[in-house]
Amino acid sequence: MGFVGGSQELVQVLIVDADPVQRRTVSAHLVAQAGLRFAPIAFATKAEAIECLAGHPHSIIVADLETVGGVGELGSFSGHDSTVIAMSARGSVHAAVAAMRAGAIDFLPKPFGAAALLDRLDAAIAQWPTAKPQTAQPPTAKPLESAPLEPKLIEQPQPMATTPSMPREDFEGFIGRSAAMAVVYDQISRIAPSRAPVFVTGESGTGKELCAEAIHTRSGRVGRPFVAINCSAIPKDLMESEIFGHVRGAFTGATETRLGAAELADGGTLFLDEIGEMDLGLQAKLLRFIQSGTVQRVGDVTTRRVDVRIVCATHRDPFVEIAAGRFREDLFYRLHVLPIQLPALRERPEDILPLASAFLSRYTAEEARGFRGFDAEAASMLMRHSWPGNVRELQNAIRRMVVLHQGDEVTVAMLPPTIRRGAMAVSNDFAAVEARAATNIVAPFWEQERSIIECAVVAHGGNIARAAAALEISPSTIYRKRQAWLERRTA
Ligand SMILES: Nc1ncnc2c1ncn2[C@@H]1O[C@H](COP(=O)(O)OP(=O)(O)OP(=O)(O)O)[C@@H](O)[C@H]1O
Repeated sequence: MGFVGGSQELVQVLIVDADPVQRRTVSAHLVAQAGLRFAPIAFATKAEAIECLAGHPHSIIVADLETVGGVGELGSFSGHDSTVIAMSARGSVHAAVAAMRAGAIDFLPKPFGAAALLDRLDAAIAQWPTAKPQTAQPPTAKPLESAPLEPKLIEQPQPMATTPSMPREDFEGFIGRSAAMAVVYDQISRIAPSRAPVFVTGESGTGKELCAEAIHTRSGRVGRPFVAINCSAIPKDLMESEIFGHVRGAFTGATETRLGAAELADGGTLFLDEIGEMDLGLQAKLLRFIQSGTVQRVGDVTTRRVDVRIVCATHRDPFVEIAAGRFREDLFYRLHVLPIQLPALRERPEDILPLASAFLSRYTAEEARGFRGFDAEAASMLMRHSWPGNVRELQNAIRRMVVLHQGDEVTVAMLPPTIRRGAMAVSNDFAAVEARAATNIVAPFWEQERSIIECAVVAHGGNIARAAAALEISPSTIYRKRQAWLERRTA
């Protein structure tokens, strides 16, 4: 089944579970197994789900009894013309009867697999009066905590090239409603109005520049310049003049006086990207600039006062850089007043599909293609990739795919080989887990761990060292565990 179905309508499913793994698993079941029949949004608390219900009546709520505070709390979902399916790890006939007496239409004992979940959802829909509206509405709310996997972004059929539907943003250019990004949006909103420097860290491609722009947009400086300088892209001997400017004749080739980024940003924001790459001598000059609020153009004797808000970023660990003597500690503490850490994409897998869908819409429109979504297998492969290059890697992968292919739905064969290879390394194991989940059988932890490790060893051609590196464990852990499994078998 396709990820976007022209005739089918989306049913909003609100998952309420305090356990992030459960939230992710249930959402992934719905997206990967049911195409675009269901639009899952996950919540860690009952209160958040109820807040969302106000804007999305006629939803199905899959509520964990322990999270919502017991069967007595199920009644709080009533009044929105919604349907409740209760779930619980303490599944018993007694709990099921109590939940259904309290208004739930069905009960799922945990753990359950995708098949059991889809059965219950289909049964719930079958009981709806035919007049009941079922279509999920486009989201209206501001970013909510932990709202993952939102295939709604690609639900609109797009008459390409004429009226492209532009992807929705969740916050100032950012897409992603994971709890980790909600924290970032909150931090940006709170620190933006201040004049104090901001220090953004995060792996390459996590959106550090986007973050700097969002800070500028949300500050009182919007409408004034935002000037970005990438300290790793400019030759060392030109860097000082790029930041502070120069006067005519200051050095060979300085045929005219030129303003630097600091003066150009006067009244606005100066973004110093990859500050970790800045030469130590220039770091001293930057420190003087921050302390005095004045710049001195190269070759000039006078100083000029400028009013800039500094946002800087690095993909390196600043503490490691300080310890190695590559970053001045005094400068660091001047800049590290308001820190923001951007999470890697693999730490917020619920953002992968909404980002992929948004990029697909954008590039489909730009390249006048007809893509409307991902098929279930391609969506699941995107979810399984570890995205070492973060959002930039995902963006480039989708762009490349759109340029090179035509079609209605993105299939696995269209995805770049790097993504297919990455996902293959875990696919055997993933398939085994999916099969187990479908039959409701959960294997013991040691058995699952063994399957992950052996799968990695096979994927790396039997090379223990490489498998261990891929799993981010030591080779001795693999040897030790293998010995333990052997002893278990012979016991
Ligand atoms: N959450 C997001 N939503 C939408 N687009 C994003 C998001 N995060 C990053 N991007 C996009 O990904 C690309 C890379 O982001 P950006 O340049 O801000 O990353 P970066 O962390 O500064 O990378 P680097 O360290 O390599 O300079 C940009 O095109 C940006 O617009």
